[in-house]
Parts: sequence; C-alpha cells; structure tokens
Amino acid sequence: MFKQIASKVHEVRPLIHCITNYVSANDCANVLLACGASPIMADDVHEVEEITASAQALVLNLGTPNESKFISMLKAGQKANNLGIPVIFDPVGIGASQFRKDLAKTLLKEVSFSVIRGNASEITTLATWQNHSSCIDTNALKRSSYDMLIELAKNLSEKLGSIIVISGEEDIISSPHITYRVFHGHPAMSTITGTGCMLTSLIGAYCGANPTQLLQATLAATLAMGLSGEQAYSKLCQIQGGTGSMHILLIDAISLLDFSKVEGGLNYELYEKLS
Ligand SMILES: Nc1ncnc2c1ncn2[C@@H]1O[C@H](COP(=O)(O)OP(=O)(O)O)[C@@H](O)[C@H]1O
Ligand SMILES: Cc1ncsc1CCOP(=O)(O)O
Ligand SMILES: [Mg+2]
Repeated sequence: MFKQIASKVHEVRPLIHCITNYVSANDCANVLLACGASPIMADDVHEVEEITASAQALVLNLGTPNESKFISMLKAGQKANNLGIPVIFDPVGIGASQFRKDLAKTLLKEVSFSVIRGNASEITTLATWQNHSSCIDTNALKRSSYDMLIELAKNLSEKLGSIIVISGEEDIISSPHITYRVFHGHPAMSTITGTGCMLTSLIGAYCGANPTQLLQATLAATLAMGLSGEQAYSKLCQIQGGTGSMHILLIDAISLLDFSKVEGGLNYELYEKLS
C-alpha cells in the first residue's frame, strides 16, 4: 500500500503550492522534487488564488510570518477549501509570539485543514486553545507522556476535523478514530533546520497525489521521512560527515526511497488504548 501511495506521487507529479518561510523554502522545494512532486513557492496576494487553483495541495507554513503573507494564506486557504484541494498547516514556533498565536487562531477559524503537522510543543499549544476538558484527558496525564500526546492528538483531530501529526522521536498520526505511531527517524534529523517543514511538504505531496486516502497518505509520508532520516544517517556514518552532509544526504535518501526495498521492514503500529 505505501509503495502504491509513493508511486502515485511520481505518476501524478502533483503541483504543491507552498506559502512558507524563507529559512527552509529551498529545502522544501527540493524535497518535493525528490519525492516526484512539483513545487511552487508563491506568496504575493495578487497571485496566490490563481496558483492554488492549479495546485493539487496547498501547504501553509508559519515559520516567518508577516501581515501580507498572512492575507495570502487566508485567501489561498479559502480558495483551496472551495475547490476541495487539501490544505496542510505547519504552525512553526507558534508559542514564540502573540502575533503567531493570533495568526494561527484566525487561520484555524477561517480555513479548514486536511492535516496539521507540528512538533509536540507546537501541537500542545494548539490543543490548549480548545476546550480543556475534552482535549486533555486527565487520566492520560497520569500515563506516559506519549500516551498523553496520543490522547491530545485524537481529541484535537476530532475538534478541528483535521488529521493531526505530532513529530519527534516517535511520530503520532491521528484522525478522530484511528491513531498510528511511527518509530522511524534519527536524532540527527534535528541537528539540521527545516526537517519538520520538509515533512510537512512531503505530506502535502503525498496527500496531493492521493486525495481520497489522506490518512494513509499522511502515514506514508511520515514513514518516508523517518526511513530517509535513518538511511541518511547510516550513509553519514560511512563518510564520517557532519551536519552539512546530513542535510544533503537526507534529500538524497528521499529521492532514492523505495518502500519495497526497506530492509528490516516498517516499524509502525495502530495504537490501541489498553484501559
Ligand atoms: N529524536 C528523534 N528520533 C527520531 N526521529 C526524529 C527525532 N527528532 C526528530 N525526528 C524526525 O525529524 C522530523 C522532524 O520532526 P521534528 O524535529 O519534530 O520537527 P520540527 O523540526 O518541526 O521540530 C520527523 O520526521 C521526526 O520523526
Ligand atoms: C529556524 C527557523 N526560523 C523561522 S522558520 C525556521 C525553520 C524551522 O524549521 P523546522 O521547524 O522544520 O525545524
Ligand atoms: Mg517545525
């Protein structure tokens, strides 16, 4: 199934419209090319609706926000919603300023997101804005922090109607009723900037090419990123490279990934609550 989802990206070559930050924009464009998609970064208000209309997915990334980029995000997001194009949101550094929080709150109100991907701190910040009693299960607080994050992802997904991805040492992918845990990746991935943004773009590509299977596409993209991180790190050790090489090796690995050739199999599971 994952092989089929990934192959579809190469077949369809979906155009992915990214309104994103200037730190990782180039990496995201290269990751999209590496997985078989076609990137377009465009954020001027005069063209975003037209570009979104010709795209198969829209990625909104809050990494370097400003007022005019925000207006563009709103317009592009609403256009995508009207046309049924999946919209993916990356709330980068959402806890860092009141400005980012206000922008994200408005986006969540005005745009319907197919997928929201962030690290644990970003998604926890989003969850605290929702109704506490339904979002944070107090029994879950007593269990391990991953159990707690899983409950939080599930509840947030139900509340917002979006697939929630919490990335990190373990990745959580949750719809309201189905939750997966992915155990791939490597700590070296967080020694370079933009790996989260790259994962969000990859999710955009996989969803854009597989719009009727958004949960499976999101899971496949998350597995693809984790596996690529592992393969990049293993090559990095062979060449005794540093973080600059890790950056390049990661993009290499995404372009070379073949799900049918994954040694050791895929390490993920459907989460089932024990209590
Ligand atoms: N300690 C880790 N072990 C394994 N994979 C990791 C680790 N930290 C990050 N990753 C991987 O790096 C990618 C980016 O995740 P993350 O670092 O959470 O995003 P962000 O850059 O937005 O904070 C994901 O594919 C995630 O699985
Ligand atoms: C460092 C930085 N500053 C603004 S956006 C950005 C990149 C963040 O990328 P990621 O969340 O993927 O590490
Ligand atoms: Mg991030």
